Amino acid sequence: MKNIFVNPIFWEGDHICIIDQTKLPVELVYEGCRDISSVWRAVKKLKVRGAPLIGIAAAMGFVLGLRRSKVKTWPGLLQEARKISRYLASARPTAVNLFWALGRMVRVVEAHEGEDKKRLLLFLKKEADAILSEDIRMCFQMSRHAACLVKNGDSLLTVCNAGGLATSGYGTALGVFYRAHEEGKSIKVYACETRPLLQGARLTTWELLHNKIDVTLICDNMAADLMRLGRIDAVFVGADRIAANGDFANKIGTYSLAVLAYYHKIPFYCVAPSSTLDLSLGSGKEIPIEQRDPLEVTSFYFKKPIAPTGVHVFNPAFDITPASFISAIITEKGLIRKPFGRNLRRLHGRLSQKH
Ligand SMILES: CSC[C@@H](O)[C@@H](O)C(=O)COP(=O)(O)O
Repeated sequence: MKNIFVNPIFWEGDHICIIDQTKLPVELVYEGCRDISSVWRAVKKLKVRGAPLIGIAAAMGFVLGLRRSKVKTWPGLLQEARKISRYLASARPTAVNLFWALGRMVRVVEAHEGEDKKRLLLFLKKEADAILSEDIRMCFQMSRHAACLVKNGDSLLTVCNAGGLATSGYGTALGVFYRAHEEGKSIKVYACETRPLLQGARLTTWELLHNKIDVTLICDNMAADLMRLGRIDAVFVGADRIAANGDFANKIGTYSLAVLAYYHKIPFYCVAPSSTLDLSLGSGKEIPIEQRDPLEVTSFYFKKPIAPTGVHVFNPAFDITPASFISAIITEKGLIRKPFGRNLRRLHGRLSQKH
């Protein structure tokens, strides 16, 4: 774990401590979440963000919510658990990790019929801790499976932030870069700034710089030219939800990178843990896409207005990359190639009933 340099979420006594990612890279500010509504707000406002981290935060928030509840006995606790789950699930619609983690928490309550509240809370805390530690393990496993895809001297492109800040501390796509670096490979990373909320410019470059990885920031519209110039060897991105046929949702702009990579014959990889799989959905068309505040587009990071008042705005937070553009999907179980439908089912089939 030598590359985990920052811990994006942890328990501090009876509350949750998070890094407020909206303040990075200007300030590294930790914020305490003492109740469920502060966890909901942190997820909604992207203080805590990235699919795996959203799931972890929801599981921890669930513990806070049930602990604070006045209900003391079963089956009231089960009803309360379902209410808490619905509330936290309403924060963001796309990353399936949120629903996956909340589903696990509710199942713990269901499995302990008649249990007293104190003991139930111990089981729930244990489940939330397990969700966190499983994510650490899965990120390491993914980085090992993807190691063969990165060569010494490669220039790699990524979008948004699929790093330690988006997970339990190591990352999915950025985990692959950390692993290559640990293996002594010399790599160069290009980070797309990722308009409108600039997760690439603010978070990915911050993380990579701290980990001494050679990183160059580009505006989103520069990726095509870099590819034309032959300066990108592979593209690695994370995911918010992967459907059964391999189509996946990720930060808006991912699809354009996939099309560009396909045109330029550059390998394009999606790195995500099984908590991001939603095998109940046949294709990417069924993935709900979050639409966000127009102000994110009409201003530069909520500060300077950059568009006339009243202009129509289209602001989806994610897009769908069709499976046909993907060279491989990497999960903790290994490298998955086409046909994704069959191969995802073979490796992860049991998951379809779990979400
Ligand atoms: C390992 S994180 C994978 C994805 O969640 C990430 O690429 C992404 O799109 C995050 O979007 P965000 O809106 O910042 O939560």
